[in-house]
Amino acid sequence: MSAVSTSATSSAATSASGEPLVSLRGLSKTFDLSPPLLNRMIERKGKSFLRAVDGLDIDIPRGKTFSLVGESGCGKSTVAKLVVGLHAASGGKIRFDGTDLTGLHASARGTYRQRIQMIFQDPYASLNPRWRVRDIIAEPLRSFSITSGRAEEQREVGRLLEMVGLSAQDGDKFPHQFSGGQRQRISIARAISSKPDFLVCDEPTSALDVSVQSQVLNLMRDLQAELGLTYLFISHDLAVVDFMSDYVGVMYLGRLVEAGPAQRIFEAPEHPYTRLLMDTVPDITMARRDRVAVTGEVPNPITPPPGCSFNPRCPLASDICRAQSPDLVAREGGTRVACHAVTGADGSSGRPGAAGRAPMELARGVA
Ligand SMILES: Nc1ncnc2c1ncn2[C@@H]1O[C@H](COP(=O)(O)OP(=O)(O)OP(=O)(O)O)[C@@H](O)[C@H]1O
Repeated sequence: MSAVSTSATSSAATSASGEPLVSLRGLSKTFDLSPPLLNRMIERKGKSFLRAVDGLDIDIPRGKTFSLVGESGCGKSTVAKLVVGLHAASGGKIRFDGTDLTGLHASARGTYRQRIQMIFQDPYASLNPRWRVRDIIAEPLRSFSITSGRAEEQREVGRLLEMVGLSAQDGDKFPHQFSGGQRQRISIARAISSKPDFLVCDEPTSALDVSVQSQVLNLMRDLQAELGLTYLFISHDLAVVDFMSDYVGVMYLGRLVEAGPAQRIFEAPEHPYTRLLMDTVPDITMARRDRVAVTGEVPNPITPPPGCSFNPRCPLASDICRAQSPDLVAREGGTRVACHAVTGADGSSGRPGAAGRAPMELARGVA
């Protein structure tokens, strides 16, 4: 397990107390996929487990956006659900504003439920179709006793609708009377109604048309600046991540392979997987580099390969990569990278620091 902190993020922006708002340490989630005991006895099979998240270390400074990227199934949504308490962690800690949430009894989590809110991918599924928009937004106001009395509640709902670019009168309507982008605005109004500090945004724009995506992303950035919000942003769309992020963590099969300041990662990615991912995006600062498509399949997470999980697809893989899982190692520019070839643990002299480096030649026939 790689337990080296990706504290590229922690030095940059912290509160007056010097602490990042959110710190994940060794966060892990294993799903037990075993069939019932009787079936296992009949089929003479053992238990089977899927390690969806494996020892994740992340710091998210206040008022900043940390994005998790990676291919489908790498564990991004599981991290989101762990952070908001929809999954219980199998190991590790989630510290929020100095408190370890994993050690808290459910009854003591109330305050944190108010301070940590989630925006889901699908605005169609996340809004109750039978409720008027005003009741959808008022519900957190009531449950967290944020407003007192009906008149104040209605004023607050109107104010929130206007903040997200809708009108107070839209509160009378039902969700089906709105477009996808407008529904996501309603989801955002509901999410900020409890006056949270931290929003976990799981693919918030991927169900929207491209033209609408940028409007919603701009709204999220404006609200972040206005309300001082901190975001954990989950996306597989690198162009969106490039637009939104202060920090990026690249995940592969439940682990971080590279993390650090977004600008650095987009301009000079070091891990072969990050570089392959970047090559799939036409317009991100990578135009000058040779392009190599991400090919090959992500291995079955129930039976991951020994050593580095990326080794079967990696053009730089050597013996050590097939035997030993790499730890995250600090690199120039505040990033951390888990790759034997980059850090030189494979017996090579390692790759030079990203700055001023010539484009890395990657084998074109990535298996
Ligand atoms: N409740 C669950 N029970 C069993 N396995 C699960 C569960 N939730 C997720 N998984 C598995 O955990 C792994 C990580 O899934 P997760 O949804 O977190 O990935 P992701 O990166 O968010 O992918 P996507 O972008 O497709 O949502 C996958 O192999 C998935 O099948």
